[in-house]
Amino acid sequence: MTNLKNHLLGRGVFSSSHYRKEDFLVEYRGDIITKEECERRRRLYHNALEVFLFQLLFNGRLLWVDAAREDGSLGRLINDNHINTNSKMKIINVDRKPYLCLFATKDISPGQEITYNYDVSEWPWRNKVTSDTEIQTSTSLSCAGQKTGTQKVTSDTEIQTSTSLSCAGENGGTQKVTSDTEIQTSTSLSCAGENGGTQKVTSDTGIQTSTSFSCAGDNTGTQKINVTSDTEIQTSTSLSCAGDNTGTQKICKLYVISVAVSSLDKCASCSGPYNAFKWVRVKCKIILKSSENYARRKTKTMVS
Ligand SMILES: C[S@@+](CC[C@H](N)C(=O)[O-])C[C@H]1O[C@@H](n2cnc3c(N)ncnc32)[C@H](O)[C@@H]1O
Repeated sequence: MTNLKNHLLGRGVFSSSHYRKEDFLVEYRGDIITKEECERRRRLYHNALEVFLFQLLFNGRLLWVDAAREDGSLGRLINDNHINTNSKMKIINVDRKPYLCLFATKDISPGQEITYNYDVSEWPWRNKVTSDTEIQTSTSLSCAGQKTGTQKVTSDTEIQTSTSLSCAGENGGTQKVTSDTEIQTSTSLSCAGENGGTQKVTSDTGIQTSTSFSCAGDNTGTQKINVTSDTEIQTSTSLSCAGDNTGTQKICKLYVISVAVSSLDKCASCSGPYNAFKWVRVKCKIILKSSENYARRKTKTMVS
């Protein structure tokens, strides 16, 4: 087996001979540590090293194999593949100690990359682009004589936003943004003189809602709603009511794009590692907007 470099995945391990299904391939070598020690190391480690902490359940006990140290072994360099993999990690009990060993799940030819399924579905590289059916935003608005609009933004991924606007003679509006994921924002808008209004609301659940709204003389209204939550979704919607006060309906297909960014820098004062950031962006064909930034930690787990 050899270790080669790939510009997307970093290093990887490639077979240099034939392996048959169920052959032993390589050991995932590292220190066997307890939860307390794992937590201590996590605090010390740079985020990029967390992936090397392999969690396993052995004889009813949670343990970790820490392969963060560059020790020249190949097991720690094998990349994840959750779709089409050719090997599987198993816990082998030798003298009542666990050993993580990789076995071929199919015949492997020379030159093929060895991969296995890391098992947790949220590794950042797995969801760089998710399907366009994940979020659907449906918007309807009708501005009748008195310029009243109602808007509903509904997504199939846990966020429901219901907004009602009314632009009466004095161009005042009321807006409610309600979600079923702990987000409740109640705001009111008023568009005086030039019929323009801008609003920013920060809720005590760490969510920021920024709304800008303008009602021009010709009854054209533009509304933008950015809902930033720790549930990865940002919604940006624009509505327009033409001169004849007719409502416009738009169905936006949004694409969730997330990228994990881990800094190689250390803190200047304590030399400790920084948290990795995960950037989440929502993009739609009609509107491009929004970004969210949060850190997330995951480990891979095996059960013996
Ligand atoms: C256990 S290491 C594997 C060896 C790693 N490629 C290296 O160069 O050290 C896991 C890291 O490899 C990368 N990786 C593994 N599988 C990947 C995949 N399918 N796509 C992109 N990156 C992957 C990620 O950066 C991950 O944090």
